[in-house]
Amino acid sequence: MTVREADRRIGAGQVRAAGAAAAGLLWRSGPARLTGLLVMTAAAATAPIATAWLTKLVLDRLVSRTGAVGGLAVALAFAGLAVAALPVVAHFVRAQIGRAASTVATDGLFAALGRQVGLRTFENPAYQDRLRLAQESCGRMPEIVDGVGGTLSGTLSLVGFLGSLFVLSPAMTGVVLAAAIPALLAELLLARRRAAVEWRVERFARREFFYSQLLTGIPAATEIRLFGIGAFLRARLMDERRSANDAQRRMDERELRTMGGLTALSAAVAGAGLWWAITSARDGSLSAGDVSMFVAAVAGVQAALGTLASSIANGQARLLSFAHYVAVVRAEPDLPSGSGDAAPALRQGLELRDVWFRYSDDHPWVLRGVDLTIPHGAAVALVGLNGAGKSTLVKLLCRMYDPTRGRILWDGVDLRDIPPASLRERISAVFQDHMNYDMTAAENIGLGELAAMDDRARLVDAATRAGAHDRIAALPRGYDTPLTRIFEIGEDTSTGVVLSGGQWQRLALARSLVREGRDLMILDEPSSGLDPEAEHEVHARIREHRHGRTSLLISHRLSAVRDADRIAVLEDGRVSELGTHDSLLADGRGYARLFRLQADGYQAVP
Ligand SMILES: Nc1ncnc2c1ncn2[C@@H]1O[C@H](COP(=O)(O)OP(=O)(O)OP(=O)(O)O)[C@@H](O)[C@H]1O
Repeated sequence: MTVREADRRIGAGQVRAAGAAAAGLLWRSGPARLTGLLVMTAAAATAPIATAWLTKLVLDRLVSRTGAVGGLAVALAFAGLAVAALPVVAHFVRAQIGRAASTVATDGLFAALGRQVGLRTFENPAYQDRLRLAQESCGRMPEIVDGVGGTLSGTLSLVGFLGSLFVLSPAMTGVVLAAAIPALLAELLLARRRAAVEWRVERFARREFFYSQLLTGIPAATEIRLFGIGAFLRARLMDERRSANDAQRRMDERELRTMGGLTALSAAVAGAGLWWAITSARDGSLSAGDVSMFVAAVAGVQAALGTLASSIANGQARLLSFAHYVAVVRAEPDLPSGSGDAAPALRQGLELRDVWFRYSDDHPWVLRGVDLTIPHGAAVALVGLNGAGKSTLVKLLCRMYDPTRGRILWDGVDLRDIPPASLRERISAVFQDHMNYDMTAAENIGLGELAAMDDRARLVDAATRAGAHDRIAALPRGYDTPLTRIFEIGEDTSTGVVLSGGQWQRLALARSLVREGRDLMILDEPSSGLDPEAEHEVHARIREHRHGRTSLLISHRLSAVRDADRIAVLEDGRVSELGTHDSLLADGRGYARLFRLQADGYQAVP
């Protein structure tokens, strides 16, 4: 079995745990309402039994013309009222409980997501499938409530009507039960299969979602039109949809066959029972009231069994889905949270010692024994060809992953011993694949330091240092301009503004600069989308900012790294060259070759 298949399996123990977790969650989201619902459900389930008995008594008294029927008629009217009214009120309360439980579950899910402090688990496709099912489960809490209510009401009706039937004919009770038990077992089996199909279909659904996002989203719209790939993507989307449909159709066919046979069996049992009751009444061994009771009891038992079977089956199917929720909520953090103290202020520096890394056991090695020191107060640059592992190394420094082998030391302390949140508190970064948030300009900067979100002066200062202030100030609502055309922000219904790639990059830089006083500044390709003038200007500012601070700059533009205190070249997963710009040029190896290549490129321009 591959690791992924193991990740995907849901065992009986997990379903039991899911049942307990669902019960706890329902209780927590409103104990009084839940108790009220259970009481109402029990009353609604017993009312039809009372009605059947009262009808029998009334009929017997009417036929034999003995005894008063006035009181019975009033009782019948109340039972009828209960039969009609209770389900309506219960439906209302059930919806309230369902919504409250969904809210608690959703909150729990996102809190659990926050505990996955690294990226390894998060990037696992099985985890992503599970996450989507878990999210869906949050919205389907009302169905679990229905399952609980249906099981309780089905059980009570079944016991009540079976008892009534038993009084009239123990033999018929046995026959009805014998016909019903296979139906119950079949429903349970089908529920398991349905859940398995749902799980399998999830992979298709996620891929379909991916294609639909591409086709309906703005980011891919230009390429889709230029390359004319809309029909190609639509065909892929439809393939996924068809695969999901096929799996679901096969399941529906199986259900149809099973349930068709079981319905015929139920009808045959009911018909035989009716024939027996009517002939017995003609012989005088049953009264007219008994026949009415018998008919009500057989119908009641079959209806109760139907309710019970489908409630248990649906409840079980929902629990199987809910098991994914429980698995996500209880998943261990993917990184040990570090038994040590919070990261101390950096005094000596960071040291990578024989660091090896691969994204998973199935992936090739990206880093193969990196040794590198980033001394406190030094500006270090990292260069290398595409795919050399520079961004990977950055993610290790931020502890998005732990090294597969080797250690990264923060003033001599292994990063594994430092709680990730406290480590990240000490780092500021511009990532190569930075985010563009569909929020206002001010929020796009303030997200770098929540404490500064309402401090306009700090935001303006960061934007100025990143060379973004003039552009933001010229926006229709300045820093409060929404940088999105996807949705309205707050009360603002005006259309937002779309920035260019380079302008977004400056905002990402401002977001990292607003994070003042951090011990380590990481700049991963902070200027790749800028025009030459802006690039020159931004690098001059970065140089100024890096002076005397510990920083790591990654750039393919070698002129931008030339004044770093030390430059490391990453090649074949190791640091192949290390020195200052001048010493590396003097060495005449890879760095010197690349630098001359770039410089010649510029000089070749007439
Ligand atoms: N999340 C991931 N899962 C699996 N492999 C990955 C992941 N991210 C990167 N890789 C692989 O790791 C290798 C190094 O990628 P990385 O992004 O670190 O290179 P880089 O030196 O930053 O490249 P570039 O100069 O193009 O930005 C690549 O082969 C890439 O395919």
